[in-house]
Amino acid sequence: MTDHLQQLYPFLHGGERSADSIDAALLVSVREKAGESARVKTQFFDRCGEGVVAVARVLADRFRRGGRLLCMGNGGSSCDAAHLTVEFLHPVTAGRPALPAVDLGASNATLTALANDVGVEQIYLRQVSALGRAEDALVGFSTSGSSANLLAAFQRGREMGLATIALVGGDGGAMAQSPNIDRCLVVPSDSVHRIQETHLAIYHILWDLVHTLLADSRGDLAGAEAGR
Ligand SMILES: O=C(CO)[C@@H](O)[C@H](O)[C@H](O)[C@H](O)COP(=O)(O)O
Repeated sequence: MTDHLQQLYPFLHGGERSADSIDAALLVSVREKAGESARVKTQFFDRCGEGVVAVARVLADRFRRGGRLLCMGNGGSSCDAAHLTVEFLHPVTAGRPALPAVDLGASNATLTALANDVGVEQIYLRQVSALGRAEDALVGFSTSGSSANLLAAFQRGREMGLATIALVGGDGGAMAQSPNIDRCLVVPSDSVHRIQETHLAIYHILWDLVHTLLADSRGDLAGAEAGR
């Protein structure tokens, strides 16, 4: 086994390497990773639950104003953007209305044309410019918090009056410091996978909170955009 593989899979190095012993080691790894996934989520929601409520209020307020949700991300995070979009467009819970959401990563033709002609930094900025309306909310997912194409789109969205929300990881990267982002939820982990798993839990919960707020007969959304 090469040094590189030994580093990646230490439990396969040395000692007995029967199929059973490898499975036993893999099982330990399964439990360690599942435990870490649960710990990261618990830590995030303990520290940042109020931030999730605040984001839900912003989104509910934007929907009430007739706004839409525009979603974006790169790689695995583009799948999260697509998933969040479908949650709102096609609610799985009976009695909950569909709400308008747009996945800015959905069109291969649009993305490849923009990347090819003007550069990958502009694939979301250009779409926000063309599609965005002041009453909309722009949500971006980034594990590093520093993807240039999202930062550029947030800046444009902010200039146009959209509410801007980032779900990020690690130390929050540039997005945690950006004046163009109204709300930044930072998952405290350096693992791309653990961050994405927590993002999924966050937006499932956000979806639920938004519908709860919209169903609130009092319509009490006072302070919906506190912090702006
Ligand atoms: O994490 C995965 C797959 O899970 C990758 O595809 C990852 O999303 C890509 O490397 C992205 O380009 C990373 O961008 P970001 O999350 O730092 O904004």
